[in-house]
Amino acid sequence: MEAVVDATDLEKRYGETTALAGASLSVEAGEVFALIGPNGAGKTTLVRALTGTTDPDEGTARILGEPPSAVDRDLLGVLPQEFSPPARLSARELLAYYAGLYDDARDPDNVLADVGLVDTGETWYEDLSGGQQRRACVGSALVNDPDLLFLDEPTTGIDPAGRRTVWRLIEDLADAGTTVVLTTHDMAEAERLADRVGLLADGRLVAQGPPEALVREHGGSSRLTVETAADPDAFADLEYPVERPERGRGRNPDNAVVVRDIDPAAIGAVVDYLEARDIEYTELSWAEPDLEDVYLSLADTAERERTDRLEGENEADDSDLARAGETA
Ligand SMILES: Nc1ncnc2c1ncn2[C@@H]1O[C@H](COP(=O)(O)OP(=O)(O)OP(=O)(O)O)[C@@H](O)[C@H]1O
Repeated sequence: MEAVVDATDLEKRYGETTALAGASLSVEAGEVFALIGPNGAGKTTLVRALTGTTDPDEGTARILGEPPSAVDRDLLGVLPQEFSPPARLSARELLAYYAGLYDDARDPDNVLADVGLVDTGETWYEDLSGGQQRRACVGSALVNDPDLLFLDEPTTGIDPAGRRTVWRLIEDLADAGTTVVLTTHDMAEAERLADRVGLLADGRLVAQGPPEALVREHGGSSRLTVETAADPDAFADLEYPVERPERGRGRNPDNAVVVRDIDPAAIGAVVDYLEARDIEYTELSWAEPDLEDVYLSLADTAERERTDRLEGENEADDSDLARAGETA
């Protein structure tokens, strides 16, 4: 069966900026696929190329078996990252307005309930809070009960309870067979919702897979973080690998020593070790690796590779200039 979303080697440049540098992905019917990646990685550009709102310079994209611009809009729901609906419509009128654009739409009141806006249904869009506005926008992408739904940062600005409302909504849609492609900076959101996650860095999908597989492959080992000013050498006799993370890297506090590969049952032995040697510490916390570790590790690697590549290009330019100078 043909994939619902199928993109091969998409490239997109804006002047000197390369937004997509050969992105390929395939999403099956009923899957929830989450795109994660740093600011400027190309997530929105990829969504735009897949929904037909921008044309790639190279590569091909097909959704629901058609080129994006040829797809029946009744089958497609799109929530762009930036979306400014008419401000002087109430939330209910707004959903009714968008529902009116389709031959066969859902009852706007049901959509209003789905996104948790029944109590504010009569409030003008411009008077809704930022999070309520975002919920109304999510609702507007659902009015046609789409087969394929693109959500570009659906929960940005929505409070934790509202975020869970939107998550449950996406889960229900996926259970009913809707294919969902979303972008997010919220790793808990990606981990909870996505069947597969794609990490985009520098215009390329550098890793794709189910969250648990990505965590196994790239998440590293469990860690016990000891908040202490002590030198890692003070931990030399401990039977586990110990490191002091570079400041500002990863998710560790500034003054911390991290004990790797340690089972929670062994934490007591570490406490005994610290106390026996009078090593002062303020806090101990143990964590298994999760998607945030995958993100930090892969995005960091991609950023280093990008810096190396740019330095390589600059050196090549400099030597070209030097050669040109010699022959002039
Ligand atoms: N219309 C445009 N004109 C010029 N440059 C653009 C345009 N759209 C995107 N870009 C550039 O392309 C790159 C990728 O942008 P994009 O919005 O796709 O990133 P993103 O991963 O969605 O980022 P964010 O997480 O911040 O939303 C960025 O460097 C951006 O400045």
